[in-house]
Amino acid sequence: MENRGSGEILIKAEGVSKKFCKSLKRSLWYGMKDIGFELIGRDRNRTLRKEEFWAVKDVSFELRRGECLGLIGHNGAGKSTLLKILNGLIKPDTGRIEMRGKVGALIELGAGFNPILTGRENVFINAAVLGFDKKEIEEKFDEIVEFAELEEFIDTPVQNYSSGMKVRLGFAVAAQLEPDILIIDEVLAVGDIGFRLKCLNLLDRLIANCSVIFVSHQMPQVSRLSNQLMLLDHGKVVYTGSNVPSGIDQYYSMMSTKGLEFINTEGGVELLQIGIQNAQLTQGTLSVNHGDDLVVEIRLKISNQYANPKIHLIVFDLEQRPIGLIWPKEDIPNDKITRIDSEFSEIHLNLKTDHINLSKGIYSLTLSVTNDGERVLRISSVLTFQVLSDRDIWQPIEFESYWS
Ligand SMILES: Nc1ncnc2c1ncn2[C@@H]1O[C@H](COP(=O)(O)OP(=O)(O)OP(=O)(O)O)[C@@H](O)[C@H]1O
Repeated sequence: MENRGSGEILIKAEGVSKKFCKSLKRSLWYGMKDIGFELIGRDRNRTLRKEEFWAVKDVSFELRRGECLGLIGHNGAGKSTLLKILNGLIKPDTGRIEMRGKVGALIELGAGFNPILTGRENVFINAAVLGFDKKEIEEKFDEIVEFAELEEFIDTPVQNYSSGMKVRLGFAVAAQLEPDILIIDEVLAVGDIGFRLKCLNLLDRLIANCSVIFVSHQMPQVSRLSNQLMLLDHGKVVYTGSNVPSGIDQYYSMMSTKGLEFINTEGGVELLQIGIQNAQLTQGTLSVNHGDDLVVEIRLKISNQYANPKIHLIVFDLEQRPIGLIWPKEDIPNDKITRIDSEFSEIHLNLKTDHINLSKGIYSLTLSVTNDGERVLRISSVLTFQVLSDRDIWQPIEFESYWS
């Protein structure tokens, strides 16, 4: 067993499972049967019936005070369902959950607010639901409003708030009351950058004294906040433990097989070949070492009417964020263009980038060809490659740096 410090255990989940049904009609019928079974003292049906599937299957974990569990996985993996079970919004079909202390949760954005009541009224109601008494709420009220930066709007009905304003208020209530357990679902993705930074700083402070479960698709945020990680795949736990980088690695390699491909061409240009000249194959993926040169070989058939072609590559990270551009300043050398016939020529060249300083991870390249500034070909995710490095860094670029 790994040593995980002496913080008391605040959350204990054992063999938690939840199934859903794909058909609404059947699910209503099964629901009625389950209630009937419960009324006569029989267990719920624990096997899958027609059109049912496990949204969460056999999840067990413990979380101590001072620990933050990052919960990750693809869309539909079961993360939100698990959070709802932990928060008591959904009853599991099997398993047991023990939670100790006050629980703050921000799961469905703004779902906890009554739209016709003002922000002020909602703060009092929400905090009371979380288990705080009137005096505790009054003491914290100003801090909550200040954190949410909603001083001017606190007496406005919540139905007139923007979605960002609802998130601010929800997060402020859930976090400022310093609960023992804090459950948050992707909330940081909604706020603006200023609010996100504020939340991250607050979470840094809170984690020392509570247990946090945090769902996110943003791996830099997960690696910054979490000291425990759980990776779900179709409801099942694929990784759980304190080696956060290793869990994130597994998540990335699961995602790398689900590449996107989108081709947009105006005609007149055809990609004949593309590859990374200096890559090796690692478990079926093209790999280069961090700091190596990247040499991309490109062969195109292009109409002679495009007299001034330019080629560039855009580098995307696994979450499809554009993070870099490979775009040589010089024109394509004439000796790389061979005339095939009166209509077409072939361009065959290597595009070399010195010492790529991308950090460890999976990246993809989008090819773009323009003529006189107008795009004539774009192929998304034309190549996917992996950068190998010993250093676990999630920021996409590692600048070369030295003591001087
Ligand atoms: N009330 C429901 N009835 C039927 N199916 C449901 C219900 N809620 C969720 N599901 C299904 O359960 C599975 C898990 O959904 P869940 O929302 O937990 O995924 P998630 O990991 O949070 O995904 P995302 O990253 O997209 O938020 C999905 O297939 C979803 O369609």
